[in-house]
Amino acid sequence: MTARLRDLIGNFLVVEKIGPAWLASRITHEVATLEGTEHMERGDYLDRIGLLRTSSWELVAGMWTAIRTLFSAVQLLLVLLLLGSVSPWLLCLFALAAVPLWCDSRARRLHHQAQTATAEKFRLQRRLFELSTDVAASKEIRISGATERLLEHQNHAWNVMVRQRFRARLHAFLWRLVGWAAFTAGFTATLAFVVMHTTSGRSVGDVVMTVTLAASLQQTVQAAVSQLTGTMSAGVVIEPYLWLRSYAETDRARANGTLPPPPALRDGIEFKGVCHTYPGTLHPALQDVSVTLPAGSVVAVVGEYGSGKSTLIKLLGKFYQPDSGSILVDGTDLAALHTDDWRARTSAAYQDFGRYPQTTFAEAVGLGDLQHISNSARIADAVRQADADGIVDSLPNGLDTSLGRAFGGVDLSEGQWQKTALARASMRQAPLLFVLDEPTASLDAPSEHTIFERYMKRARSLARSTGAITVIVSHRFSTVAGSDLILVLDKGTLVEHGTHQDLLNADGRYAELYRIQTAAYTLD
Ligand SMILES: Nc1ncnc2c1ncn2[C@@H]1O[C@H](COP(=O)(O)OP(=O)(O)OP(=O)(O)O)[C@@H](O)[C@H]1O
Repeated sequence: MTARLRDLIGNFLVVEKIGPAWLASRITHEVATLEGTEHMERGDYLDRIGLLRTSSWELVAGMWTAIRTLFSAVQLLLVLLLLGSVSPWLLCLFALAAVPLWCDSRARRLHHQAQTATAEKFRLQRRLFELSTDVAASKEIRISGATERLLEHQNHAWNVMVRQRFRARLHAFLWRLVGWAAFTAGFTATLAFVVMHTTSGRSVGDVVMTVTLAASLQQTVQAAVSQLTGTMSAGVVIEPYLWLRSYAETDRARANGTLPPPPALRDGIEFKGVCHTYPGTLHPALQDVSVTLPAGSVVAVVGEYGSGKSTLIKLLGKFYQPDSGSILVDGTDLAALHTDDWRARTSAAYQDFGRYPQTTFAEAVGLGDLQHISNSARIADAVRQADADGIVDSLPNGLDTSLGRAFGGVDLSEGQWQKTALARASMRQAPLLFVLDEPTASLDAPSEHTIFERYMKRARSLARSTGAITVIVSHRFSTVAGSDLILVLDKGTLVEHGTHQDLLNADGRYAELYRIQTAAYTLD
């Protein structure tokens, strides 16, 4: 009864309820609060985090088994004391436990190697599964008839993973079998030898006690070894967990500055020979970029796909550090500024904006400035800025409408989600940096026009109050023509910069791209 109660409490409370919930929140905390985003974009890091997430319960189970191992150790000690009192030779039986332990360590290593080697395949098949069940992607998949092909990919990834893991499990099983067989054979032989040599002349009672205790020893050793190996299995998960913790610590120690950002920008933000290459890639995403974004200006960043526009934005948000060169904010290195404080003075609408489920429309906007998440006047103002009043009017409960159909709320169209993200980015009233990364990619032409006019006005008003710099990333040259400064990126290099007129006069890359776009629109 005690054992059952222990298992009930242990398994339910420790292994299922408290443990994983605690661990999952620790993992989420570490993953989501790091300054950088490298760990969310690198395959080998994602493998570790994936392994950790899927097997986090093993870590907790390992802790629970560790407690049981402790009990078994006490039990073992008692049996050994009793056996030692009959004959010290009988203590040799205990040494045999080393054999299955050693074999088990080999088995675990095989298991761990297979888990790590197949982590990418596991991630791939899960991603393909998510893709097939995602409503946005599934339309395209159905039209193109790619379901079967995706399934094939998914099955292939799954089969490769399962085969490799099964092979490792089989080898691990054989190692364990050999270990226990050797233990049992050695145990029986030693016991027979010891009983024959140490009990001659003793009473039948002594012999019975020795055999009974030895059998009990075998059971206790077996339980202790199994529990010990169970505890050690948690090491498979402990490794990525410890990696995550040490990665988080290094990241925090490296990246977090201490200085507060200035109350208002006086000179601006200067890029000084900034280079950045993503880890694991050969070509720099940004190369020797040197330019000053004057305080109070509207800066447009243009360039073809993959030219480095988003990378420049990521560096401004401190999601990555430049490999060399520096970014100076009114003469102070951005790296030296306290990251949270700097971000608190930044507003941004990214092209890959978030869609927060189970929030009301008001909350989805208010999240842009947590201190004012319940401030309806401010939310209404942000909604107006983003030209999203029409969306609110069309929702059944206005600002209080729950969003996300998958969670019982109302779903929005792509453009409506984008306007929500824009409204969120308009919540902060005194940013030093205002980033609009492809802010109108999902919007129709009239909305785009209205929004740009409003954001230009907002940029000018922010410029007057805090000297804020508004950075707009866009593929549409017509929308950036009114900017004070246009940066033209090509394969990570800043090839030109100046005003629209300067760049047209220079008749370089910008003028060429501008002419191509204008001709395309004229044709339309
Ligand atoms: N997380 C990453 N890991 C490795 N390489 C990356 C990563 N993000 C971007 N890159 C590479 O860096 C280069 C610049 O990418 P970036 O996203 O900055 O370009 P972009 O101009 O913003 O492109 P787009 O217009 O398509 O958004 C590209 O070659 C891209 O493949």
